[in-house]
Amino acid sequence: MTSPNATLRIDDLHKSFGGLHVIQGVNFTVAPGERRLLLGPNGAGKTTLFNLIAGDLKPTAGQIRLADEDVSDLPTFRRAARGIGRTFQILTLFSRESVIGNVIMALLGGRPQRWKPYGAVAKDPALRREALDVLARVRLDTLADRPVAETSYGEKRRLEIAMALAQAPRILLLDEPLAGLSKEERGTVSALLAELPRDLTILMIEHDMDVALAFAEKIALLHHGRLIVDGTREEVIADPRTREAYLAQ
Ligand SMILES: Nc1ncnc2c1ncn2[C@@H]1O[C@H](COP(=O)(O)OP(=O)(O)OP(=O)(O)O)[C@@H](O)[C@H]1O
Repeated sequence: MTSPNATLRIDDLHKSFGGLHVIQGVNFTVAPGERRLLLGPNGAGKTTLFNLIAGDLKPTAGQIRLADEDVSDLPTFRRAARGIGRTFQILTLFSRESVIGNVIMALLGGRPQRWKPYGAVAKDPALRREALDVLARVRLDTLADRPVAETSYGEKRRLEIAMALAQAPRILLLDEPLAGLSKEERGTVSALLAELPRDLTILMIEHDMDVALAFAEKIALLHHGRLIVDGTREEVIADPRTREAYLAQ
């Protein structure tokens, strides 16, 4: 399989934890600008695959390429600097800091200013403006100075997306961005995801089928660590293996 222009390309990826083979020879590519959904029953290996792509786990075998560069041996922070952004299923925010303070820290992550005292850098008007622009993309600019501890769960989830966007990723890995959200919040998050620019490639794990299927153009279905179906939304929905994988749960 050759896709020279793929944003992400995974070749024969394996991951075992002791005798448990969680990822068993996964091959797939994500094209620039694509909206790809990663589906699979509980325990299929979806989050493990995200951890392997982001660099939080080391593969047992196989390769991961970002825009043709082999990043398989790079640590997480170097992959983030190359353009792999992600959100987590479990919130990872600084709750005592303000909403904008969290985004400023994310903006500073890859810049030389991060070595200067945070208090001084955080007051830089240009940096603040940049952070407000990022917050506007997730509709949180009006809450910029609120401590994270005083925001709702849904607002925290949107802030996590803002922090990933602040690092200007080429590909964004979204791990269940709608999990635990109210109906109203789900609407807000799905609308802001639909507005993200097409130069950003998105790979998403999501169990909310209405939103996920509306969002995704292509779908990969993982089952017991193998991609058993990989194609357009219509092909994957129509494939009997999709139904079997979910019924077997
Ligand atoms: N660090 C680890 N050590 C041992 N086993 C692990 C580890 N991480 C994940 N696993 C196992 O790997 C399998 C796949 O887990 P993973 O979280 O990737 O699945 P998932 O498809 O994301 O599931 P869910 O939809 O429930 O989040 C599970 O059996 C899990 O217990």
